[in-house]
Amino acid sequence: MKILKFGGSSVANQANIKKVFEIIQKSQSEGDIAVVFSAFGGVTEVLLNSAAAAKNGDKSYVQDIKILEDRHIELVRQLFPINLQSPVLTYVKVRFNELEDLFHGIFLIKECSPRTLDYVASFGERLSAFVLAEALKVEGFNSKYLDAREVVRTNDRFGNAKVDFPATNDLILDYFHNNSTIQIITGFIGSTSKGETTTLGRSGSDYTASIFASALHAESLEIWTDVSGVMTSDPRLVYTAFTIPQLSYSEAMELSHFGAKVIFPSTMMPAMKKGIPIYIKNTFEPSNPGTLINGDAPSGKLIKGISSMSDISLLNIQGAGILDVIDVNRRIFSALSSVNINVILISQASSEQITCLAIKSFEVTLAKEAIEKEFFHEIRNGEIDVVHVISDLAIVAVVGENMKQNPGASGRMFQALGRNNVNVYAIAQGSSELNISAVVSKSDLQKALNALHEAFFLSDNKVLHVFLVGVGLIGQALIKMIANQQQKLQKENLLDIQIHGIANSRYMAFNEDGFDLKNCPLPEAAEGAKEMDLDKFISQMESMNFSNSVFVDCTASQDVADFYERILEAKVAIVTPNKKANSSSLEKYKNLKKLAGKRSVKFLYETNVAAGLPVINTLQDLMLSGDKVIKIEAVLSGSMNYIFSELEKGAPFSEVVKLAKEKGYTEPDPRDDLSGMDVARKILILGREAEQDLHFEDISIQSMVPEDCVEAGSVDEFFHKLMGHDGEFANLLAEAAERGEKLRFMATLENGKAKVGLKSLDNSHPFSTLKGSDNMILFTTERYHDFPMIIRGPGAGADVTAAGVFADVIRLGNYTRS
Ligand SMILES: NC(=O)c1ccc[n+]([C@@H]2O[C@H](COP(=O)([O-])OP(=O)(O)OC[C@H]3O[C@@H](n4cnc5c(N)ncnc54)[C@H](O)[C@@H]3O)[C@@H](O)[C@H]2O)c1
Ligand SMILES: N[C@@H](CCO)C(=O)O
Ligand code: NA
Repeated sequence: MKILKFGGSSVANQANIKKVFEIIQKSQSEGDIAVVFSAFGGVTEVLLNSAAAAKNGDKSYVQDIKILEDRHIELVRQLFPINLQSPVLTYVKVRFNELEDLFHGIFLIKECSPRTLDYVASFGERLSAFVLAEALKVEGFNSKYLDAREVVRTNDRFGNAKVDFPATNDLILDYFHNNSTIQIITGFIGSTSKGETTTLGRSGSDYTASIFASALHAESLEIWTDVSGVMTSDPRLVYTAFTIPQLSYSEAMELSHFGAKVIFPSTMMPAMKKGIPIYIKNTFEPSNPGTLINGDAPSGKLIKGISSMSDISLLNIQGAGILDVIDVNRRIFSALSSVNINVILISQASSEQITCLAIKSFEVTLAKEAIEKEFFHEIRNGEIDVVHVISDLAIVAVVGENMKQNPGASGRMFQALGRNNVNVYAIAQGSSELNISAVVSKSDLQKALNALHEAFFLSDNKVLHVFLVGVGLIGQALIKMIANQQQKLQKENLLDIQIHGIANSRYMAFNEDGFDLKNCPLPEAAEGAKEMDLDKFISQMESMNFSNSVFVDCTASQDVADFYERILEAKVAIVTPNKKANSSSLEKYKNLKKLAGKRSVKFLYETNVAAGLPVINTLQDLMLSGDKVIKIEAVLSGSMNYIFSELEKGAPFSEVVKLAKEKGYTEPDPRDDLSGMDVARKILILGREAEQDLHFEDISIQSMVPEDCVEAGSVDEFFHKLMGHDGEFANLLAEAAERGEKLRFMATLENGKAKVGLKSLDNSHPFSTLKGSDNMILFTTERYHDFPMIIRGPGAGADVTAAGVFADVIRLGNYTRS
């Protein structure tokens, strides 16, 4: 025998009922079944609200009950052919006549006792189970309506009646003896030995099903609802949450206590005592195996799920005078119980100086008063401090029997929280090792859940949540690259990169699930695009609160760089080709590095110098391994090298500069390259990476921008003016050629001073061979002394730069792996 129970949403309308009948059909073809139904979706609520209205003299109940009756009649019309409707309609009408009388009575005497309320509520299940039992008959099932009041015996605690199991079990067994029909049972209700109607409290229909399963020694109990089982975490907060295939009874109870309200612990009891497996299944997705809850030993993952509870406050009771803690705790708890306050979590360190309690926030004032009243004298004498309250908190808990005697669970939990900047206010774990709970700030809840979910369930796959500002040349190339590599990274590198925010200087847009990168829109074309506001962009990123967030800055903007401190403070990593931050004041540069270290978050900028060429990383490795830089000589501008090497082919200067821009080698404003500013920034950054306290004033810069071009308002105007100088540049080139030399724009750093400018080099110089957007860096160091270390290759362009940014992002994925 199997017991199937269908909740209200499963039978809310004709279409859903059809699905339920299919499930019943399939089950009964496999063996004996009995079915428990809740009231049709939403009916109980209307009944109870109407009773309250009638009691308060509010006549609106008349209309509401009429609507409810019409709904039942309509369902009958839909479920039955015309010639078979009449007896069922009669049943429904008689019930509603009774209800009318009942409500009228309540309305007149303005009183509705718990006993009356239970009777009112019973109509919901009596109507649904009767109608459905008859409808099943029409479908050819051998079904029979069973009013559970006939067999479920309870005491007279109306509203939450206690079941008399010996009597109930006998009555059920008796009833089912020699009864080969499919029993269609009313959930939720029972009766006292005097025949008074009672209800079984919260999730009462599940309880009914569990009672029948237990009495009949059923092979299984199936709870059919509108979700596919118990999930690893609240799917509204954790998008990657998934159904837990199997839970032990204790795990299911722990999880449902905190948040996962799929099954109510006490309703499991009767089935659990007999070791009957409980399946949580989805009526709307019957092929999904759902969750099996049984007595099996734990297996598989370290934990089964992560639950949470928000709106929590902590109360700290402390003071030098707490010596006899045993009695203090007794008094705290009796003070709280005297005002009916439920304590959710307790923590007391072994110093026995502080007792810390978590309770629901709405009870905090009452709780504080009750405790302070209890300790009035001690507080007055200064032996105990006034109760210290911290509010706006939440509890996250990892749950699983596998944690028992299995070191590492708490380590992983707190590492994940710490790495994601989630402060822990209090901790509790009992010796059952079934649940580790941590109290965190409510605003950190979603991040905490996601971090834990990732650490325990997706630790094989690390997710990086990217927020990209600057969707220009480099930004767009980066998105394309990530899209192309996404699958490979997921499979081979176990890394998942999602982009949740995109912005350019005009628009910004967000996507909680991550943009579809293969068809990623520009910010202005994205759904819900808003006008760009950097402060709001960052606030939104903070409030989305993902673990492992990365801010990628693909702008050349100082304004964006000015937000780096705030971003790092929020424990969000930064990856950027933008040189503005590292080339501003030395103090700012140092501060950013320090901050990143302090917050244990990465700040990566390999593409600040020579695009994707491994310059910064190499230099950092040299320094970490104890080398010392003596001299740097370099060609650091891809565009300038392109311009001066192309010039040799005879094209006019202004045209070559334009080409360099078209090829994506220049800065958004090419004057940043021609002026030497871009190179100056790079040599400044290299010097700083070489641990030299270099300031911008330590660099002498030779600009290649003609005077009148400096003032040009727009880039177009600049190009126009530049044409007037083509002759000068042609002359420069000719003079160099005469000397048998080549022009290269280079930078040197030696003895704490840097020089940036155009050099005429003889043909044997290594820089003379550079072509196109090539960069070349020579490091003369204590170790690389006789011959310098040389790095050479294309140092500008969308692809090589985006690839460098991408490599930094991937590197982050490796750093953050647990
Ligand atoms: N082009 C290269 O070869 C290369 C190589 C290495 C580094 N870089 C660096 O890459 C960065 C981007 O270069 P690009 O060629 O993609 O430039 P781009 O002009 O094509 O794109 C810049 C983007 O940033 C946006 N932006 C500018 N200011 C902004 C602000 N305040 N807020 C939001 N968005 C803003 C713009 O709207 C645009 O989408 C620059 O810092 C550049 O120095 C470029
Ligand atoms: N505009 C730069 C590329 C960005 O660093 C160059 O020409 O090298
Ligand atoms: Na680089």
